[in-house]
Amino acid sequence: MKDIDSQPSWFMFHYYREQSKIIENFNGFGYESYSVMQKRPIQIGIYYLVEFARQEEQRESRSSTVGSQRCSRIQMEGKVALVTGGAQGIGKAIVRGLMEKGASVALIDIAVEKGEEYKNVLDKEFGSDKSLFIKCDVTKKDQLKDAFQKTVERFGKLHIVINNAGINNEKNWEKTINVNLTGMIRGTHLGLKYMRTQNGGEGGLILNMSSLAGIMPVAHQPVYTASKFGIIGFTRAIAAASDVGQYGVRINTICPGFVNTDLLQTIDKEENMGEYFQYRDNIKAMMDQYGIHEPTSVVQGVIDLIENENLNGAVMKITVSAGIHYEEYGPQYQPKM
Ligand SMILES: NC(=O)c1ccc[n+]([C@@H]2O[C@H](COP(=O)([O-])OP(=O)(O)OC[C@H]3O[C@@H](n4cnc5c(N)ncnc54)[C@H](O)[C@@H]3O)[C@@H](O)[C@H]2O)c1
Ligand SMILES: CCCCC[C@H](O)/C=C/C=C\C=C\C=C\[C@@H](O)[C@@H](O)CCCC(=O)O
Repeated sequence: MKDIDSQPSWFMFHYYREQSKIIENFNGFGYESYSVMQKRPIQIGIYYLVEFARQEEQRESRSSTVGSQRCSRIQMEGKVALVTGGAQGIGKAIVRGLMEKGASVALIDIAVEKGEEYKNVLDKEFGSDKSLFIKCDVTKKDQLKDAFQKTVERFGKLHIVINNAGINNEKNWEKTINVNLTGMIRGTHLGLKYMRTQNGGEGGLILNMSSLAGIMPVAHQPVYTASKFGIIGFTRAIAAASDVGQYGVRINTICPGFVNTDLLQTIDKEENMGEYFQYRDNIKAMMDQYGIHEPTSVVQGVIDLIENENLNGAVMKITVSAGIHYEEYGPQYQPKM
């Protein structure tokens, strides 16, 4: 490696952090690293102090806004939401969670029977004027455009969009990209069309459903992984654009770990997994290792992001081990304006 003095600071921090791990477990291995550390104890201290202070500052600023009295929390009563893939699974749980908070909800889905059944249940619990089911395939731009238009015609405004619809299909991988990524991008653009204050909208929140597979590549779901990484990149970028452009719309991603829905069943289907079907036990082993949530565990994260106006662009993670927390990005990885 060329002289590390000429490396950028972020590199040197991570280099020394890795070196220090070798020192901590020093057992005669890594002698050359030990000698490096001996030569540069001051630089190590400086980088650790700078980075630790920065991360502490980030944690404090986020914790001081999430859940505390000081952060401004919007009320959901009277708000209007649209949820894609709302007929089952995580989307179905989100629909109920929003309605229990007083929002009116349009649930859009290709699963007509499930959607209509769920609408009947919601009517009995919340009244027939509080929800709307629209048959819609998010990969068909005219259907998606029509669903947003019908929602605004029915409820007058739009404040919350949850781009949740998603599939797992490594065999028909173009379909996975069309549903998970292209459908989400269209849903975000349509949400901004109706919600941007410059367009006469009342602002609000767009929430795009990624996954921990959008942070940790999953070997046996490369296209699913690509779609979920794309959701995070797109959302962080357009959230920054919303800031700069003063759209009045916050845009976030949620990255759950494994959640107990029909999606998990696709692991056992060759028509979904294709060449990766042979590795299905590897994914099952991950589920055993990391645990599986119920869909309701995602709802609190959604509500936190809706009610807290200080988190535009944040990437929320929801895991069995750590619950709700946020992905940390170093200064060099902040959106470039
Ligand atoms: N289940 C998990 O382990 C998990 C973990 C992290 C993220 N996610 C993500 O959560 C989201 C919801 O997944 P889920 O687990 O609830 O799956 P699910 O299969 O139970 O529900 C997905 C819903 O989306 C609908 N849908 C699929 N294609 C559609 C299309 N073209 N147009 C409209 N609706 C469509 C389905 O009909 C279904 O109602 C997905 O984006 C998924 O990637 C799931
Ligand atoms: C058949 C498709 C199912 C896909 C479901 C889902 O979208 C994919 C999840 C992929 C990986 C999940 C990993 C979960 C890890 C966490 O539980 C966590 O413990 C790892 C540490 C991450 C962190 O907290 O930063």
